[in-house]
Amino acid sequence: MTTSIIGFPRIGKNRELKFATEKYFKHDLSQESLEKTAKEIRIENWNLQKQAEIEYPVSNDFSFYDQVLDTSRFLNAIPKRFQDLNLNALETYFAMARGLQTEKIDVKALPMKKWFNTNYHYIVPELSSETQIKASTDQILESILEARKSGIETRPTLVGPYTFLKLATYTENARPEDFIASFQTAYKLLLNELDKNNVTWLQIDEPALVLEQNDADLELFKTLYQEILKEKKTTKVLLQTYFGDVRDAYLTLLALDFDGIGLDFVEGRESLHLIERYGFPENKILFAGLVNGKNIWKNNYQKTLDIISQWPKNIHFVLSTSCSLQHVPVTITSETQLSQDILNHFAFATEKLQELHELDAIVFHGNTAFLVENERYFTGNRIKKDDALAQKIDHLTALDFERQPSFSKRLEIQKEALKLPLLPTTTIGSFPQTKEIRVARLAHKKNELSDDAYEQFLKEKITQWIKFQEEIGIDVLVHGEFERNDMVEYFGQQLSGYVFTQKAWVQSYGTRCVKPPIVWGDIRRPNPMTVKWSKFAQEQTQKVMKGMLTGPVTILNWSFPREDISLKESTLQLALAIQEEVLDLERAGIRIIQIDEAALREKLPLRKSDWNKEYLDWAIPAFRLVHAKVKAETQIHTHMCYSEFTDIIPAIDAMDADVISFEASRSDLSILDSLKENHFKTLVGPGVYDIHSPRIPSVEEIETQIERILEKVPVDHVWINPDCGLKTRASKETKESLAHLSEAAKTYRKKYL
Ligand SMILES: CN1c2c(nc(N)[nH]c2=O)NC[C@@H]1CNc1ccc(C(=O)N[C@@H](CCC(=O)N[C@@H](CCC(=O)N[C@@H](CCC(=O)O)C(=O)O)C(=O)O)C(=O)O)cc1
Ligand SMILES: N[C@@H](CCS)C(=O)O
Ligand SMILES: [Zn+2]
Repeated sequence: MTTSIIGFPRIGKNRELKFATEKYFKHDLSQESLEKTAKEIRIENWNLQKQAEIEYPVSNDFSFYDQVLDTSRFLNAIPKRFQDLNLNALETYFAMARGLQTEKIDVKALPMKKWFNTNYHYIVPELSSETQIKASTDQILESILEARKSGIETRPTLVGPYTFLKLATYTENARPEDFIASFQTAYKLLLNELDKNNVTWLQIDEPALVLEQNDADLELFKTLYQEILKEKKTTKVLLQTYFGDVRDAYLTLLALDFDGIGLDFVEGRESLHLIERYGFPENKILFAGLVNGKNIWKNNYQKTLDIISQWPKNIHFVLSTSCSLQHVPVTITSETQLSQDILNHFAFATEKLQELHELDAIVFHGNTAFLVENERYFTGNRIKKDDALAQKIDHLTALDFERQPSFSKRLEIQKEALKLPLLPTTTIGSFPQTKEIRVARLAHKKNELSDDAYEQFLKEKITQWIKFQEEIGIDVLVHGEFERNDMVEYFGQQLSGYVFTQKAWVQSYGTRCVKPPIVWGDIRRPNPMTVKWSKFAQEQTQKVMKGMLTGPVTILNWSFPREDISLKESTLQLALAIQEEVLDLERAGIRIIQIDEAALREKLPLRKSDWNKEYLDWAIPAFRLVHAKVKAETQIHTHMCYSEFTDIIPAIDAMDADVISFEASRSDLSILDSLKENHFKTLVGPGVYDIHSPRIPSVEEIETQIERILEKVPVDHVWINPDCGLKTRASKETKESLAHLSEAAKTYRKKYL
């Protein structure tokens, strides 16, 4: 074996899985047909890997929703309230992912969180004293046998026990230690079954090892694996890590009886150093993550060879990707609108298989032709540098990052200017992106709907939803973001320096995908991007209309960034572009402007010691730069979702926004204590219901959430809003939910009069 990957996108080349699953959710497709689509995708993926001469394509990397949820199912870590529904296995699985509300059933989804430093979201496992861990190996074995029927021998993968225990939430006094023995038994049983089925390799993913590890963490890891590995007979075990280096755990890993260890040489800055310093045992195989699994730029073969050349000579290694390829689109061959000159610089998942094949030829067979060909893309100037922009950034001073007057003075001025009631209600920006809207946008894109007709259509939607917000008494209105395909791609398409794709979809969570735009060069804003729509919307109402922008950190984090300049540099370019937009909105009469930084935490280094110098020290100022020049009476909102925020609360306060809305309801408002402890100054809307589930919250349920918020946050600091935008929801459930939200806020408001 000389080449390998960690996982392949499972959405299908044309998002076949998304469309089939969503039809199944609507009862328009049978479970059998859904499974047929899934099987076709798996076979296609294995064939692609086989064509690239990967000896062991990966199996069990396919998932109907999420790989962590699959591991919960493997371990039978299914909370009792879901087991009690007495649904079939797939229905139970989807109930855990999405919640379920019928005439007789009403159960909330499990929380969803960001998967390490990616824009992928996993379903948080829940372990309680009632959880009966018991391995269910059927799904893993079935996929191995399915591949065998096509003549393909695969390497199954699953999330490891250590990462699972680290990501889980614990209820009813359960603790990680309570599950050590049962997890050992489960993974041993799996090893045993694989052995009986003559499987050569098992890949166990332990990305949690790239986080900071203390002695107790390492002890837990060791205890788990010393026992599991006792079950090893002929099936070999690859311990796979990614998203960073394992500097704290390296020696522990070497001392255990793994046959292969997967290290990340792209994001793992210390990986090379670890190997140089401590060596790598001759009796193990190094699965070397050299091809970037997260970005779409071609691999620079010479740089890869330079890394390899620094390893001790006796290392037995396999060329691999830095992480699963689920984080990049399937193939560049679907791109019909980008010039070949541009596409030549990219490698999506399928092309990365080819890169591994070529690297194999260079490294193991001395084929230099591929090396020469590859060098062409890394010599000369790919783009013309914007010197004026570079100078503008160089000349920024501390004053450019400091809004005046101070927060407390602004608060008073804004109270007077906006005259909002206590516990003001608002939403996060988007309203349902219905089939009707998507079809109209597609027709416009294909020139089947004229500019005028499309604009008229969008204006009608905006007007209808303004009327609805007024009817139910929302205080600060939004226009609904109907003109946007996505909160990042929309901006990428209007900024110079970006290129964008047609079909380069990447899974974000469940059936939802994103098409990250690509930063190709220096970024400028040629024209206003949102002003026309916000101005139109404000003209339709006497109430305050909130302008809606995406912030620079989030735009960059949800784009494929350049690798030839720093993230900081691209973010500052974006910050200047968004600053121009903010000031144009203000000039157009928009009095509240929300600048979403949903992804602020995403690129926070996974190791806490790197947080400030490598990220927060420039990410927070970049946000401040965007709004520093607005008038005191203009209220700046921001919004964040799907991350763990409790540990960066002071940094969030330092963004110096006037109001922030958080995703907090699905994670049970756990953020509130941290707000209180840190004397959080920014006004806050912690999100009173979860928008990622189709269930409609009752008025009483929302009142309970408000009650809980008011126990921890002063009433005049609280905003009432859903926890994220409503684009993924249907219109009917959105309207009912918002009516309940408004009613609950009014009830509470009265209590304080
Ligand atoms: C807030 N979130 C976002 C994240 N990242 C982003 N880049 N954007 C986000 O909003 N990360 C964290 C969270 C959670 N994530 C998501 C991610 C994605 C969605 C979502 O609803 N995605 C849509 C696709 C959105 C889009 O780009 N739509 C386009 C294209 C629509 C389309 O598929 N058209 C079809 C034809 C029409 C049809 O038949 O329906 C086609 O082109 O073939 C658009 O609207 O124009 C998804 O469907 O997955 C939500 C939350
Ligand atoms: N304004 C965006 C934020 C999502 S994180 C929306 O409402 O969809
Ligand atoms: Zn959000």
